[in-house]
Amino acid sequence: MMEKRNPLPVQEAVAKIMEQPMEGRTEWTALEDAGGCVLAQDIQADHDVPPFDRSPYDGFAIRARDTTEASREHPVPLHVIDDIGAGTVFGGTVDKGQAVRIMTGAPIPGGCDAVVMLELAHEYEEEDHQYVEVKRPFQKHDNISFQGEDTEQGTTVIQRGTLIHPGVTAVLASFGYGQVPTVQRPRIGVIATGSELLPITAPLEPGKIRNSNAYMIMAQIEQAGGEAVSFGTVADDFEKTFSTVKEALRSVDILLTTGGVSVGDYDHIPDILKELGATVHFNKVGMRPGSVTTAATLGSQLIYGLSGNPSACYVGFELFVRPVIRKILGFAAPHLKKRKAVLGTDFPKPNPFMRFVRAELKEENGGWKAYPAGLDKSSSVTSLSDASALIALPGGTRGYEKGMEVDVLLLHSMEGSEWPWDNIVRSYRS
Ligand SMILES: Nc1nc2c(c(=O)[nH]1)N[C@H]1C(S)=C(S)[C@@H](COP(=O)(O)OP(=O)(O)OC[C@H]3O[C@@H](n4cnc5c(N)ncnc54)[C@H](O)[C@@H]3O)O[C@H]1N2
Ligand code: MOO
Ligand SMILES: [Mg+2]
Repeated sequence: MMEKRNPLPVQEAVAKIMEQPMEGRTEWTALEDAGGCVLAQDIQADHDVPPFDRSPYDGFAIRARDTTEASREHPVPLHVIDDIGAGTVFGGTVDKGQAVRIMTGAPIPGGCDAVVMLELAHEYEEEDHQYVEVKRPFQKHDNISFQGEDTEQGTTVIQRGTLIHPGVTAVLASFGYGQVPTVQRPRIGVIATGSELLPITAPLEPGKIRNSNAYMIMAQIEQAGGEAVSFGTVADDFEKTFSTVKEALRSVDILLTTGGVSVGDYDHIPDILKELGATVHFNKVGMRPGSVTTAATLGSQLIYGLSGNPSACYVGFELFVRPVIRKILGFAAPHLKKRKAVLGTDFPKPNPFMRFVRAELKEENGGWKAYPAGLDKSSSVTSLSDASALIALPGGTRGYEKGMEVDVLLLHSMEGSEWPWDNIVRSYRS
């Protein structure tokens, strides 16, 4: 007698998997290799930025009070006693009636409190001495870039969980991080099961298809920020699949299988989970596609049985695996980014389960329109290449009409949602 599976509502299934304890490990990565990694610790400023008062212009460092009487008719001459570029410190003190020629980035000399831009200064030489004439009064602090004006010592400048993009790299470099504390990418094993699967470069044979899922999932893992590890393809054979699963579990944080998870004669994943002694959290979800998605834990490891049907496998990954990877990496918004859109065409098929329709999202007349992409079957593969979003259509007895407001989940945005599952719009009264 076939075991009856009880479907869990999607949000409960997602919540269940997100409850599992999981934490990223910290590793140190050379700054030049850290782009795209996630910061594992807060970064505090251990010095002011800039670390000293400096000139924002090429010009002359002066004492503002020497220019109180300056005017176009009565310019004030100042004796230029030195010239410094960025990287050079003027060692002395500037006295009454003196100035230092200074370039952008050089420290303000002792005694000076303002800078006159080169364009506003008239320079001349007299008896081997350099002078500059100032034709208007300057205020104390005019044209000074102050120590700490960018960031003060002790400020938390970047928070853990931040993606290291080039701007973050600049800040890390400013604070001397040659090696950066990053979250180690979780290692995620992939096993494709199926006696029908051919290597992707092999010519087609009767009854066989190419193993597209393994490549798809590995790309999804990489896109989410995990490290994909392939354990190849296994035929629909219990012993072979069991030993490949055991082997993979020796070195991964999370294991994904695709195929063999439903109720068919050659679907061995449910028995393998039993044999392993894994705790199965769900083996049916109230959704289409991906209703067969199965999730289990074995100690601290997570094992997912993803569907063999490509679109079901894809959706199962995005809803249940992606947020786990993003959580391990430390992102506060690990789920797919949710946005409101308007349905571009009718979707008349009613369904008791929540449906995730692969869709093209287009910006039209200042709003977002979602157009279902290609064949809407869980076995479809080509619709995946056009899809930039999933339209989330709650289950019910009626279909949906063009023009209705719907929620969509963005597939390629790195922004994310904290929890997209509340208040998914139904768009009709059932
Ligand atoms: N009697 C029932 N039959 C099925 C049920 C059910 O509830 N009762 N569920 C259906 C649903 S829903 C889905 S989804 C599929 C899930 O199937 P499995 O996860 O067991 O996957 P397989 O049986 O191995 O294969 C299904 C389908 O996918 C193709 N496939 C498999 N692996 C790959 C791959 N790596 N790359 C590309 N395509 C792959 C495979 O050839 C099959 O066509 O079960 C329904 N049946
Ligand atoms: O898991 Mo199946 O995708 O619901 O078609
Ligand atoms: Mg099957």
